[in-house]
Amino acid sequence: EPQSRSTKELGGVVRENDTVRCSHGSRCFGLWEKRPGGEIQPVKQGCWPHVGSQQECHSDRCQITAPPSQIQNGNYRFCCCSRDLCNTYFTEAPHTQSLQREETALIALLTVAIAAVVIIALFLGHRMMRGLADVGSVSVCWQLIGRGRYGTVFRGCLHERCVAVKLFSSANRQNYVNERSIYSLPLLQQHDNIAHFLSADERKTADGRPEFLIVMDFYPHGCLSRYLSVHTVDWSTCCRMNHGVTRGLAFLHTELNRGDQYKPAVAHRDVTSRNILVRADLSCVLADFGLSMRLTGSRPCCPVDNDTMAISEVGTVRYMAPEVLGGALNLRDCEAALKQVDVYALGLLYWETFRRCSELFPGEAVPEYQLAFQAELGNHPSFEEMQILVAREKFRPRFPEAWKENSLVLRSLKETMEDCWDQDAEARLTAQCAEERLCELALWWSNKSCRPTA
Ligand SMILES: Nc1ncnc2c1ncn2[C@@H]1O[C@H](COP(=O)(O)OP(=O)(O)OP(=O)(O)O)[C@@H](O)[C@H]1O
Repeated sequence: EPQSRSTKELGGVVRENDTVRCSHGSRCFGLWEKRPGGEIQPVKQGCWPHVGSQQECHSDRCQITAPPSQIQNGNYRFCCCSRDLCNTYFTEAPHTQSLQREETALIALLTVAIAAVVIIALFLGHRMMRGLADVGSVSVCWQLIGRGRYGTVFRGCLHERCVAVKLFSSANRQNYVNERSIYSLPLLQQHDNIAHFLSADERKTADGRPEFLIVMDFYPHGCLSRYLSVHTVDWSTCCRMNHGVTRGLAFLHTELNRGDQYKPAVAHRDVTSRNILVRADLSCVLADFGLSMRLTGSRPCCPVDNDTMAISEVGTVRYMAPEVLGGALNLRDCEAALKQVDVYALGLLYWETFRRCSELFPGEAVPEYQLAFQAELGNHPSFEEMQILVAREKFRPRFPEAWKENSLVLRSLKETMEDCWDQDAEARLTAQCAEERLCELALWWSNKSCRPTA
């Protein structure tokens, strides 16, 4: 073997005892074959000039470092080394193969784990982004427009359309869940006097806490109390505003079956002039369903003792009906009782609105806007104060002097309010009846011969 010219070219000088002296820069190598019977035979031994490529060949022993090539069925072993006659035998790292297998398994496992982490991260990222995507690019131009007890409302843009985004913190999650579930009831969004809901979503704040969003139409005049505090209204607008709210409430209170769609009767439970929103054309919608409750269907209100408080004592103290303040809500007929509570607040809402009606104060200045009971109890009445005034003393907002006149329209208007806020809950109008009354009042004005104060 070593005598061949090519061997010399491999970088060695052949000696008489058939060994080869490898010239400077080359090393010894050996190649063995494993026969089918398991016996190992040398195939070739000599000088290896390719030092510095894959094989470094610096070791004293001819150790097989690379795994046997699978191309030759793993039958060949190659090694190189740098001491005299070191390639006579070879040594094989005992665990090369099993290590190799373990490494492969570990790498595969790591790859799967990393892939899983990436997929989960992408999924969560997608969900978070969907919050903003459904809510679209609402984040672009947020502007704070109001704060309530349960959420903060911003104005944003969604596909170049102005929207309102109500943001709930995790502490108010239940309020968000409730509001979303009411807005999602069948048929609700088809009604002209219910605020138009666009979408709802959850996302994480920068510090990882969850927060919840409800996106709805933006109502340029904001809530009714804000509008009335800066504007007076004429009779027909006033009737239209109140008629719209009443129509919305009557619809909410009604159980409906249309085709395969079922809408349960729902009590609003927080009817206030801050929860009515005003459109650009001054028509009104009912909003803020965070405290609302289904009264019929598969999950109607059905109080057990522990729930009694939760069912009765909710809402805004100023607008609480006497039976709520006095703890005497009739829970035996929960459906009727909660509707009556809504109608009581509706009466107060009429009083606040018609007090700003210019035609009801002919020849005199329209009084400043006031919330119900503001004159008596100021801006932040307590539960106890309201209890004494409304439940015990049976006090109701006073009608202005200008309404003393006994015109048919004024009488009917005052009667409507009184019939809504009657101390006896069962004697109150239903929202449907109140809607009819408002309709009649509006018609009187369209019949020009009959002015409200005439
Ligand atoms: N869709 C909307 N368009 C325009 N303004 C809105 C909209 N929704 C709410 N607002 C404004 O944001 C304010 C805060 O609303 P939010 O519903 O959070 O609380 P609130 O109704 O005022 O009080 P609470 O939640 O205690 O009843 C409202 O008073 C209203 O002026």
